[in-house]
Amino acid sequence: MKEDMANPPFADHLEAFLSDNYKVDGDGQPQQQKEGKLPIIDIGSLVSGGEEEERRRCVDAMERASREWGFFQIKNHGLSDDLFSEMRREKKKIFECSFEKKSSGCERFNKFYSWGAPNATSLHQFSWYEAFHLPVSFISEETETSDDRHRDQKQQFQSLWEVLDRYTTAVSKLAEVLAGALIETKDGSSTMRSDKYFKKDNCFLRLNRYPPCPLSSEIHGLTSHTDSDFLTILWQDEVGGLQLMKDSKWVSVHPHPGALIVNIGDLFQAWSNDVYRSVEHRVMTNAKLERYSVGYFVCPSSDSVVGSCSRKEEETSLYKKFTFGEYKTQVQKDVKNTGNKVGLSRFLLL
Ligand SMILES: O=C(O)CCC(=O)C(=O)O
Ligand SMILES: [Fe+2]
Repeated sequence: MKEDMANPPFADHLEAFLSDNYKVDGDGQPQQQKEGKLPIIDIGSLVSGGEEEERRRCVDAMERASREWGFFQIKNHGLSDDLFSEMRREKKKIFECSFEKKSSGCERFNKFYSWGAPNATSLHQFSWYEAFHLPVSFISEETETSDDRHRDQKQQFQSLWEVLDRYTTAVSKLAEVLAGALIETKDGSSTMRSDKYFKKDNCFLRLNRYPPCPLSSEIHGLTSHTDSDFLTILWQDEVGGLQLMKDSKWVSVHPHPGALIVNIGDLFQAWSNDVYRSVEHRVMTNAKLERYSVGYFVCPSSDSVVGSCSRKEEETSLYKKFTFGEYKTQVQKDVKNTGNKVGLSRFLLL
């Protein structure tokens, strides 16, 4: 497959903005870079039942990073290098299909495919990426069922679905351990543990590809956003480009072989009453190299109520109670009407 047939028609959509000499710096975002070191936490003791003291140290480090950064990296998480290599190899297969096939020629997965922002009205709303945003339940279905109607498409990507199924199974267990530990530190009674929060079938796996972008380094791979989920676990390749906001400056998250990135989503921030932070992050483009990443988004079911955790009497909740479904609807409405996500501030108690 020739690459130009696989890539979405980014340049056609950008032409209008670029010829107007549109300046990204004009969007009011802080542009200054900061050198910072995102904590890398060894979670070996947490995943393989280590000494209590070790475990405590690890949870404290995660808790601190969630407050100060909203992000951290983890090593010794138990996912094997082989699994990462297989996922890396297999997911290329789906991106290598023609743009036509990805966007309209394959009924079974076209609805999960997105690229750039075909409706963007300015350069800073545009993202130079393509992605498959797959419900984990869809991946299990593709692996397990023998639905004859989609046999050809299924067979073509059979090994991809199998690897993704193994990946989501492993990462969902990890998510449960991480979220469970972070909840425990805030809430001794762990009200959410047995809840629907960590059900694998409510979660999503997002395969991201950022083609090389030779046009301008001012074009983003993914524009600045916070994640609308509870917790995200991200694998990134060695190319780099992810940046997060810390103390009003952008900090690059340098790739660390074998490490995974964890970030707090909007729902966890609300649940923790703003103790943990869901922070803005974005992806920069690379003129020469393509980049891949895979995000696992921990989401509750749509009817799950998000409220602040059980707190001491004297503390007041910052947020109204809302369901995840209400949150998603509000986000979609704001993006449609204003081009931007307003997010959690919509649900603040005044
Ligand atoms: O590709 C990355 O490094 C980040 C992706 C991301 O933030 C997302 O998919 O929400
Ligand atoms: Fe994100």
